[in-house]
Amino acid sequence: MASYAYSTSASDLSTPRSSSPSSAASARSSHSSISQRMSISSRRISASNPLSTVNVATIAEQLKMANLDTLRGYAQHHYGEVKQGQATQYVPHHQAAGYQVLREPLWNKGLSFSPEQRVAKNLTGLIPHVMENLDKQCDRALKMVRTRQTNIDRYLYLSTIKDQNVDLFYRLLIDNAKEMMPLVYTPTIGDVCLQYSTLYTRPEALYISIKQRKSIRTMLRNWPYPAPDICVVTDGSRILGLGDLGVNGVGIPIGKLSLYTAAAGIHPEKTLPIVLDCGTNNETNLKDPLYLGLRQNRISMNEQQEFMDEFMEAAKEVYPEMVVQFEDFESEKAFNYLDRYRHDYKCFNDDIQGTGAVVLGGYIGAVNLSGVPIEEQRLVFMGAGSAGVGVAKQLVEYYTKRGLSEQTAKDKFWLVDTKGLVTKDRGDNLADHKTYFARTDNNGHQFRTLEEVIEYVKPSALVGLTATFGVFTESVVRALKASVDAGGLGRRPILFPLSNPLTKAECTFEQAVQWTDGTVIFASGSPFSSFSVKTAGDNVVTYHPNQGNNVYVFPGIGLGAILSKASRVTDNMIYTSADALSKTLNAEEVHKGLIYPAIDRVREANVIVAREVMKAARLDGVSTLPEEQWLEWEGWGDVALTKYITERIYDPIL
Ligand SMILES: NC(=O)C1=CN([C@@H]2O[C@H](COP(=O)(O)OP(=O)(O)OC[C@H]3O[C@@H](n4cnc5c(N)ncnc54)[C@H](O)[C@@H]3O)[C@@H](O)[C@H]2O)C=CC1
Ligand SMILES: CC(=O)C(=O)O
Ligand SMILES: [Mg+2]
Repeated sequence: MASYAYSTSASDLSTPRSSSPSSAASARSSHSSISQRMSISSRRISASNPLSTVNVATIAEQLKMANLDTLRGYAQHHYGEVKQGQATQYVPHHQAAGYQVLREPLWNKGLSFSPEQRVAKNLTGLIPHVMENLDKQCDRALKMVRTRQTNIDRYLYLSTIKDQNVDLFYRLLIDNAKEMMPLVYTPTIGDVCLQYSTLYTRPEALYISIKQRKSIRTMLRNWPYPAPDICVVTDGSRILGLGDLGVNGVGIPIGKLSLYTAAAGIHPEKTLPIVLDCGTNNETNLKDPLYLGLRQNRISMNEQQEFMDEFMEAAKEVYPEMVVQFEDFESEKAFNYLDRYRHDYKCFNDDIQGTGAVVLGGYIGAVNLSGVPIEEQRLVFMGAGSAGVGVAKQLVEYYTKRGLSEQTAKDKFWLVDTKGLVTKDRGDNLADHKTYFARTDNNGHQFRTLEEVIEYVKPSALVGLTATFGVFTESVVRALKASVDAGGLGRRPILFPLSNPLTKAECTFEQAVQWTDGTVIFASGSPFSSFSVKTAGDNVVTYHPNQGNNVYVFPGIGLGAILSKASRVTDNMIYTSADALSKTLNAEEVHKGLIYPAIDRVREANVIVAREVMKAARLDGVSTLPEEQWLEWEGWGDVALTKYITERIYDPIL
């Protein structure tokens, strides 16, 4: 085996140093080349002695790794750990045998191991004799999920499965998206984050605190899986509509990345959830003796930005190919970081851009159903934060692409926040992100309530991104309907209460149906059930809600950026995701009057989104795939590119 030398630098291990000139070049490289060397080593070991084990001390000796934890983390996941007396032995992945196979969630196949595998891996007797495919094992797990009493219990059960058998967890999630997604994502994940300090059983993410800012690179390398493709990072400052949850917000990156795997087929090993702990202003957490984060108030905005700069630099250095998704940063930081990093890093903001794209994707269909021509649409937004402004800007882009001037497009939007209609002369210091939409047509009058705004604007669409339950009251919704009705017979109001989780929704689906006499075109951030009403003659009419959640696009945007090897994520890639999503409905969904595909088809939709995002990356000149590759795909239409994607995505089938 070749020998490689590393030594520790005082503050960080970001730049492994070589102790011999011959290994200088290899020592400059980072984790991925460590993994290459490890696999070279393992090949050599197995070639000379296929069943040999490797003592971790031997590997450490030979590699002279400065950071033993990194090696241990790496070795534990890529090598089976075998205790032999006092010594810990490691064997290469494919040779791992016995209990260690069953204990490693990425290797464990539950009862799917074939008789040959059971013999080869010394599993005989360690699992029941029966052999079951994944579907059968899903039946058992489903039965268990359904016997649990609360959604938190269901989440915990699923989390145990994820910790034992990754393939089973994802098969369950992929095949039962409608039932399982609300358990690993909104709304349940909101409750999980609120109770995370108590529910915590094991690490599932990287927890990087401001106190450890000198060691960000080391921490990134400590992640046991090599070269992640996608990272979702939050600082926990605005988790769903639940506010600042500090480090407990980590449930969101974990949940979002589960959906990257379930809804876009990114291999679980290639996903990296991160929470940056900058303190929290959440008094409940600070007083909770079990709170897991730094017990201090948030550091200043400037310090948070410096920390973020350091994080982004370190992430790019350690994992140069990784796409970074910013998630649930409070508005000011969300806009700032997106502007600051988007040109130099492969990154996008899910709340601004992903939400913008998903709402545009649904709005295109909604306008068609509404009977109000696109030129006549007038939109009121309740909530002018990262999501509200992000969505409004994405819709402005849609209008400008349809030939409207930017000013005419912008004039179709009225944004409302806690102080009322956002106007230029309101007399408060408008946050930067709101000024673009500040109105000047108010003739000095300030509209304080939503009812006043609706009375003045006569909107055709009302979008809620306030994180405030119930702000779409009966009088508000009836006023919206009246303003739409006044435009002509058969017109339908567009009503999107998009805030998450359900406890923050601006109104419920049932209310929306009743207050609009069933005419509403509805989308909410978290899922509502269908609603049936008995009509005269005992007929039953069933109304179907839509879930307008960025899960319909962020997995596809990320996958498209990864597979196109995009050097950055352009506006056009985001816009294209919306356009692609709007075209993914099948005949049945169209017939039902839906504006998004059924949630059970979220994966199908995201593959299409990813394909179109890849093409947009190429058009924008940011795809670094060879041009010959693109020319070859072009010759085959979408078929070849779709095949390329589907061949690369994770789909557990044993
Ligand atoms: N459906 C989806 O895919 C997504 C939903 N969201 C949800 O959107 C909500 C807002 O997110 P952000 O914009 O990032 O939050 P934010 O805190 O940046 O913005 C909230 C905005 O609502 C306004 N607001 C709050 N209460 C209000 C009230 N009673 N009346 C009028 N305005 C009020 C605030 O002034 C602020 O402008 C959250 O609940 C989040 O979960 C966010 C992203 C995606
Ligand atoms: C869905 C989402 O990203 C949010 O509510 O923040
Ligand atoms: Mg979010």
